[in-house]
Amino acid sequence: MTQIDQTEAAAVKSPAAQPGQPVSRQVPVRPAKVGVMLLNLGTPDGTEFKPMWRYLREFLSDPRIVELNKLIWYPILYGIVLTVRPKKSGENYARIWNRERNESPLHTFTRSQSEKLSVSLRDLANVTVDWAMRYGNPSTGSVAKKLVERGCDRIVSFPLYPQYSATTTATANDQLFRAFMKMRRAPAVRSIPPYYDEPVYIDALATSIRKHLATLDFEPEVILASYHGIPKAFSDKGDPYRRHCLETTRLLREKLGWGEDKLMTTFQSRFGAQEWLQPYTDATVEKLAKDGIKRIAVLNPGFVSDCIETLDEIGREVCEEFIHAGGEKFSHIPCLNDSPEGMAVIETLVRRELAGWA
Ligand SMILES: C=CC1=C(C)c2cc3[nH]c(cc4nc(cc5[nH]c(cc1n2)c(C)c5CCC(=O)O)C(CCC(=O)O)=C4C)c(C)c3C=C
Ligand SMILES: [Fe+2]
Ligand SMILES: [Fe+2]
Repeated sequence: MTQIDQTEAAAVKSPAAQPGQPVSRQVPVRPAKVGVMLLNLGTPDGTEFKPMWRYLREFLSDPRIVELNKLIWYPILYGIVLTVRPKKSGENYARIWNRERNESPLHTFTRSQSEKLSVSLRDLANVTVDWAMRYGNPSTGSVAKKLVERGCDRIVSFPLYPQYSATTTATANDQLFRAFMKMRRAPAVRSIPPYYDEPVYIDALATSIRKHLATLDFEPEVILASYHGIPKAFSDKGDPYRRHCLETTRLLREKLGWGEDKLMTTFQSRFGAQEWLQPYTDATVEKLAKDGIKRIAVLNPGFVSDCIETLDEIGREVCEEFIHAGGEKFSHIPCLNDSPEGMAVIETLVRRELAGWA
């Protein structure tokens, strides 16, 4: 019997119900239990063809990610993308895989963020922290179900994306509500809003940049704030993502006292043939090198944790492209991950959203 069932049974048999009076079937007022769910994008269970195929199929079948009509998209997805990409992407994942725990870095960091948050929220007795992925495991549905079964009648959903996009924030919440659609008694939900301009986030990025630059044996002439791209058409149709990214970079520049030539915004990780948000990160580093810039650094403010897109695409591919085009020194600035600065961002936003609930 779950905790909710036990409480309800107690209400029905309550000694407060006097003989001759109707027995209340209402659930008695009791302290609310709150589940905080950190929601990240997801990652494959392994680097071999099968787990890569499963992960990419789930990811690329999401209509928030690929908006093409299914009759057009599925033959391309199953006939071309899922025959070629699992092997190629699997090789990239294998380069960054956490072999000790047999999982991807995104998995490792998200779990650690959840564990650390749980410790720092110990003062709030009615709050439980957990984490889940939009695609792959632990699935959003299984974690939502677990929290509700443990008695959480309130959920704080935290999509781990500072800049809103329908392709990330909205689909994370879609998936959570899909789980609640199967429940007779669904919890109340709050979702943490995008935080691209929150001082605690901008301060954390600025601190992490300063700390990283202090470890280098060179001073970068240019620093790129490289964000994951989205198709330009999504932006043109009203997704505010590009505007959020530009605002994060502007605030970061302001905080660091840098000009537009020192800290630039670019977009990475294009997929498919259509135009994505510009300027592209790879084309920009090549142009910088050809223009005589010798030393650069790249940070990824839109990624809460290091993952394939930051460690392999930026740390290896884009680095190689810069050196190949004539650059000399390149450094990747790590994401906030589970650092004290990163955890301060997560904890501040969660505590604010818990107001009146915890
Ligand atoms: C196909 C379209 C894609 C859109 C649109 C998209 C948006 C988007 N993604 C992130 C964050 C991450 N994406 C990651 C991996 C990844 N992304 C796509 C495609 C789209 N993303 C693919 C196919 C993949 C898998 C890797 C590959 O095969 O290249 C990851 C890393 C996951 C990991 O396990 O490490 C993140 C994080 C954002 C923020 C975003 C839009 C704003
Ligand atoms: Fe992506
Ligand atoms: Fe990529």
